[in-house]
Amino acid sequence: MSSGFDYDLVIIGAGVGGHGAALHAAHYGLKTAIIEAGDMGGTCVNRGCIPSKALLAASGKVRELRNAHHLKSLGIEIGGVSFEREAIANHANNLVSKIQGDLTNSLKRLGVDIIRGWGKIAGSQKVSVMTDSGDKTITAQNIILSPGSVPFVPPGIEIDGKTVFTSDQGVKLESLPQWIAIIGSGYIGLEFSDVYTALGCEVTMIEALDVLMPGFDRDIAKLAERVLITPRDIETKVGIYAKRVIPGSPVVIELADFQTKEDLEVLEVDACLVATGRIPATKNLGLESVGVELDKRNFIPVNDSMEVLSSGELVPNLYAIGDANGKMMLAHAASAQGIIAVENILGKNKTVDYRSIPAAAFTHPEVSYVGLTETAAQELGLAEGFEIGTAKSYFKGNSKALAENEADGIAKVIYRSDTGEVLGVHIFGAHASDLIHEASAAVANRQSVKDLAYLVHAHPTLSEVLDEAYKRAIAS
Ligand SMILES: Cc1cc2nc3c(=O)[nH]c(=O)nc-3n(C[C@H](O)[C@H](O)[C@H](O)COP(=O)(O)OP(=O)(O)OC[C@H]3O[C@@H](n4cnc5c(N)ncnc54)[C@H](O)[C@@H]3O)c2cc1C
Ligand SMILES: NC(=O)c1ccc[n+]([C@@H]2O[C@H](COP(=O)([O-])OP(=O)(O)OC[C@H]3O[C@@H](n4cnc5c(N)ncnc54)[C@H](O)[C@@H]3O)[C@@H](O)[C@H]2O)c1
Repeated sequence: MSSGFDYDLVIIGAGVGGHGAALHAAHYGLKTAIIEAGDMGGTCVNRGCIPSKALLAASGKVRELRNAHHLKSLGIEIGGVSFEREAIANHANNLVSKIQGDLTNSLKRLGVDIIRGWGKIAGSQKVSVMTDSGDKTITAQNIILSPGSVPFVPPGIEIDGKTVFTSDQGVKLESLPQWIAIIGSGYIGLEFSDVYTALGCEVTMIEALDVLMPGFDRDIAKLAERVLITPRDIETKVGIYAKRVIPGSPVVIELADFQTKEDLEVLEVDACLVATGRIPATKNLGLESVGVELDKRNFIPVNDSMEVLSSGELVPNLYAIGDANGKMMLAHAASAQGIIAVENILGKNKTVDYRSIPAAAFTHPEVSYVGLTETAAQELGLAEGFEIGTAKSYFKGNSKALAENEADGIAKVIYRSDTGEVLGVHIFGAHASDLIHEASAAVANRQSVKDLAYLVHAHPTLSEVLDEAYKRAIAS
């Protein structure tokens, strides 16, 4: 594509964002290099999506097979179910190695140069890399930054990696503490509480805000709490934060009221998982050499074309994708942003449609959503002058869910009352992470419940839950 540069494109960070961008660029014939200082595949492959889903898969089976009541209702009786912690941990570790290898090979196959070392911007269209064999500078027509994120550890919490740890260590499942405190009831807190309770640990979940799962739609969070938290060995402390956490045996946790900051009680537990969000890994990237300042939360400012901004102005030939720009901290969002960045490099004007990107928590059962929550849709309606409608349908009215005896679940559709356009869909129930994609396509195409209600779904399938919700929307 370009001449006079070492590469058409240099990407800093080989997580899923950088990988997605590199594959797309190589496919279009761009001479591409990717720089990685740590593990190929970044957070998702090594410390995130992949190992956590392997743990959820194995522990989910244990939960299912130990649920004698559920099995009996299907006419099945089995003897005792046992598992080996180490073997489950190995399943996760082996999957990480396999996917890391596949990802690296996919880059090599397409001719992407992999450079190991710390990459930094060294001025316009220039990158320096600190490698084991010394520093080198390379030039590139375009640069994409994809340095990702790291766990956020609130002040007062000390991590030793053994008794007090983040998901970075948690995914290794090096122990199964009898009693574990989990700080945070977001994605990581929920998924790990699912793993730990399935494997017989007692959990105390501590959430600073005044509700559990504050990021989820309220109707969904309420039902999820009734199924995922209340009947399990989980004690909850809401509106409370961990002021101090001291590792050791026992782990000492000083709790305080989040509003008043008044000291409440001291817990002594066997271990503590800190799942209080993630922060961008944007230090020491050389951004000052091109006049870029991070925003207040240390994210790299970008527009919807993934172009980096400096005081609101475009910085030529520089893009930032993935967790580091803070738009949507999800693996598939990172790679989608990588593809959009490359499309713009290729001169096609494209932007990311965040509203149609789905998300899921892989608990048993799962939670998923796409688009706006009811509260956000109401706010948009007020600002733009339209009313919103909501329609709900329940897994307990779905034949397939009843056949499986998996009837805990709900689908909720939020739409514009005037046009019927779908603004958001939220699902809690079996296979919610797969069911959401039909809704995601509807949001992407700005479809109306007035049309969606006439699509024919196979019977009996769980996807009829959405069919029913769309039909209820036009009936109301
Ligand atoms: C426990 C857990 C479970 C998760 N589960 C899911 C899930 O199920 N689904 C989902 O969608 N998302 C999930 N996520 C989120 C997902 O992992 C992230 O959104 C995703 O990894 C972001 O990708 P990225 O490419 O932006 O950054 P990262 O994956 O963090 O990759 C960035 C890479 O850049 C490298 N790097 C940084 N700076 C430099 C530099 N200067 N030079 C060279 N290399 C550098 C880092 O070493 C790293 O390898 C999970 C996260 C966690 C922690
Ligand atoms: N299935 C998935 O897609 C998946 C799974 C895991 C992680 N992730 C990604 O990783 C990111 C990080 O996950 P996470 O669960 O750590 O963050 P999160 O933002 O989802 O949840 C963090 C929770 O911790 C609470 N909190 C923060 N500080 C606290 C304190 N001092 N005391 C008590 N509670 C406190 C917050 O109120 C919030 O509810 C997510 O935003 C998500 O993007 C995605």
